[in-house]
Formats: sequence, structure tokens, C-alpha cells
Amino acid sequence: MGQLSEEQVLEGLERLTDWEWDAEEVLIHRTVRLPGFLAAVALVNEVAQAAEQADHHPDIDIRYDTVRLALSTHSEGAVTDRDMALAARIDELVAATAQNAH
Ligand SMILES: C[C@H](O)[C@H](O)[C@H]1CNC2=NC(N)=NC(=O)C2=N1
Repeated sequence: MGQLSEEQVLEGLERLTDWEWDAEEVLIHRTVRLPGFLAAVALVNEVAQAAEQADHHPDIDIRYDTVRLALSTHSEGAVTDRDMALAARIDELVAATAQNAH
């Protein structure tokens, strides 16, 4: 799957939740706040499983209750459909986590 143009990335983001495009770093990212550190780690564990299934892996940063996920296709140095697909899967996991928290 090939590289997406900036226009294609921005169009794709409209179908995602809270993802932002970083044109300088050439990636998309989303930041999620959880109820605490363990909830943040639990989300990252679920993302890790989805990443293994997809054989596609986000860059992840945990700071206490806040998780930042960044996606780009390292081998292409670009954002691709694989990033968009994993972002959509991550959105599902975040939505399910938020539901469980209520
Ligand atoms: C061999 C394996 O398929 C590759 O190294 C995969 C693994 N996960 C990956 N993840 C991301 N984000 N970009 C890649 O180019 C990539 N390559």
C-alpha cells in the first residue's frame, strides 16, 4: 500500500477520532487521557495486540494517565493506508475503554 498525499491524509482524518496530522514529522497522532496510569498501560496493551495482528506498530508515549500514539509507515517515511487502518482500530479500542470506564 502506497504513500498518501497530504490531501488524502486530511481526508482520512475526517473519518477518525481526534487524530492530527503533523506535516513536519510526517505522521498522524492522537492523545488519550485515561483514569490513571494502569488504565493507560492497559490501553497500550490492547493497542500492542492490535499492532501485532496488523504487523504495524505505532510509536507510543505514556505519561502517567496520558497516552500519545503516533503512526507512520517507517519503511516508506510516509503515512499510508496501513496507518489509517490501525488508527481506526485504535479508535475502536479507545471507545471501548471509555465505555468500560463509565
Ligand atoms: C518486518 C515487518 O513487517 C516490518 O518491520 C514492519 C513492522 N511494523 C512496522 N510499523 C510501522 N509503523 N512501520 C513499518 O514500516 C513497520 N514495518
